[in-house]
Amino acid sequence: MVLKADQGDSYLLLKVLPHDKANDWACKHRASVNTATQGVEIRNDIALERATESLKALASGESRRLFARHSDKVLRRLGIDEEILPIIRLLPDEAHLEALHRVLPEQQFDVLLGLASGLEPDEIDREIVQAYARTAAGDGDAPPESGLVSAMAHARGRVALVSGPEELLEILERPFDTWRIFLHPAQHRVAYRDSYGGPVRVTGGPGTGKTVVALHRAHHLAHRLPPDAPDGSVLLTTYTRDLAAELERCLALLITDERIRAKVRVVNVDALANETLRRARAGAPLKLVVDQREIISRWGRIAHRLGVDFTDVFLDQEWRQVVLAQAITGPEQYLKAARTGRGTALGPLKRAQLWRAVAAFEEQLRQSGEWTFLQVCAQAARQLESLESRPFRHVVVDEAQDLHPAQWRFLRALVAPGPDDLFLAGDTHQRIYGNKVSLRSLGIQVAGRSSRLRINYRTTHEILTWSASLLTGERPDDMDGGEESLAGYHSTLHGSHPDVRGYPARGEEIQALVARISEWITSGVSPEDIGVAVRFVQLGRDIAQALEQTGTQVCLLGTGPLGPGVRIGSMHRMKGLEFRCVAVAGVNDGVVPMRGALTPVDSDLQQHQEDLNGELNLLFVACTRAREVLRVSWHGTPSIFLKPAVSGR
Ligand SMILES: Nc1ncnc2c1ncn2[C@@H]1O[C@H](COP(=O)(O)OP(=O)(O)OP(=O)(O)O)[C@@H](O)[C@H]1O
Repeated sequence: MVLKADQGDSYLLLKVLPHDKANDWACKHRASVNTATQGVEIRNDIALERATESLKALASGESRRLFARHSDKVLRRLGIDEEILPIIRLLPDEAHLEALHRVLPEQQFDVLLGLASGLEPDEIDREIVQAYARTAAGDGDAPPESGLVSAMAHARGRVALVSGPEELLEILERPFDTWRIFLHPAQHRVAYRDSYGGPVRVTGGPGTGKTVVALHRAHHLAHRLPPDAPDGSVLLTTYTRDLAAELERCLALLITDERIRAKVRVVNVDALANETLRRARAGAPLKLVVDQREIISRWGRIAHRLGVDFTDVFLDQEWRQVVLAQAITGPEQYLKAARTGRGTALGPLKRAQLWRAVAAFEEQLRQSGEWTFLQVCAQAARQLESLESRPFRHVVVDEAQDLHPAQWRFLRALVAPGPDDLFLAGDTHQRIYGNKVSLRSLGIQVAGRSSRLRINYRTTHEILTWSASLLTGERPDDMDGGEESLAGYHSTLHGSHPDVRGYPARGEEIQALVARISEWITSGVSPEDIGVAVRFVQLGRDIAQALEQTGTQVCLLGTGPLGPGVRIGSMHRMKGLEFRCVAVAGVNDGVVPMRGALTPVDSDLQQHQEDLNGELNLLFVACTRAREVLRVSWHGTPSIFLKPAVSGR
């Protein structure tokens, strides 16, 4: 479907449909210009008329009105036009508004949904109306001209402007993935703002497009580099190697100009820190201790040898969360250190005892020439701080919520403080490694440069509402002294409710899951579009074996390059990924939360609570990977986290 302006020679690609359906669509739809944003809107007059009739019938027996507290004046200012106003005045609740999703003009629907989700008109104006208006005005500073021709010329997002048949063909031939990196105006505003005065933070619930925005920001920063800037001047980084590989793949889809693409280096934080330190040591490889079980058993041996009164896990946590987090290097510094977030108070004697264990642990590593990842980051940061110049001009970070202060110090040291130095995307509802930070204490000031994305593009309303209902605990921090919230977070997609069910025994759960997966495949879902998340890798292996026995190909995440087949992995491995169908299996009592991952209550109550939050976030992350279908199962007794969801069924 192509829209032709009433004057001039502009055409706008609206929709691609088979011939007869396209004719039918064209008869029912009409284009107009939004009064507040000057953007193109498409409306279906016949459907609007029908909706009005049924709403009138409903309204006569219903006294509730969804938008009663907002005056016509306010609604008009936000772009609700004279045809839509009387219709939405009849709406009793959000469910009825959502039912009009496909009928109302898109920009007006976004505004109304924002109001219904509890956002204030000024917030809507700033976050939705202005974002659409900027898009309609184009990238220049000129005020928007009104009229359909101008609106079409600047249309972006779900519509694309083409100047001729070749361009149209090129768009249609792009792979589906390319469409996954298109931006909503609210995202565009954040990603393509010409310049920021300093570090920027973008937050938002799962699936709100933070990764997409980070990719576009990297593109923008690379594009505006001076011509003499060396390749790799922009760093795009994240927590793990797998996620970095995914960013690299998407970046290649987004930036097709090889010269600009070469300006962006994509690598995960730990690998870059390792490389930095190695370079400083003339290339000598670092001997790394990566196995957490090995680290814990070393603490246990030290505690035993020195006769100190702390558990191995407590010592390790204290070392990571107090000593390494604050870059403490001596006993005097440790004696005075704030231990925010640690539940057990430690007097001077206890601290002296604990420091003896820390000193012995660090000495042992030194003597054997070994490093942990966090030590590598800390040392790499010190190394960079001693240099005059910094290796990058801009640093863009995805999954920022999981980074440890030592990693933040390293990132801070990679780029000189100044405009557009750091761009951070993350969501503390998805924090799964227990690394809490205060950005400002690390010299990263994001105040006044933060924005929150609220529309979920991945998951259906049903999956999102169910998953969010699991988060019953306190609100997480926002990494900057405040609290994070999911207010206004919503999805306009609809689908089936999550399938949540228990089985008497493990074998039966696996059998039923295998049957369900083969139904998904038979119905046309490709195996690579199916993800199975488990808390214990062994359950994943058993599910893989059962699937293979029925002839279904599987691919275990984290075991090398991705091959074909159903993706099976730990909940940790699910981070940042998405699938059409997701099964979260083995959500049993004692497994989710995993008993061994919880600090005992009598050892440290606060830490126990933090560990519980981390486990809950993990389940939330796994569930919110689903685009269309979510299935959650357990055997025996369900996880305590499922209690509200199971009893509410
Ligand atoms: N404006 C948009 N229009 C359509 N789809 C979009 C838009 N923005 C993002 N998406 C799609 O939504 C999905 C989620 O995006 P993305 O992975 O960037 O979200 P996220 O906020 O980083 O998620 P998470 O925190 O859960 O990893 C992707 O499939 C992405 O392509």
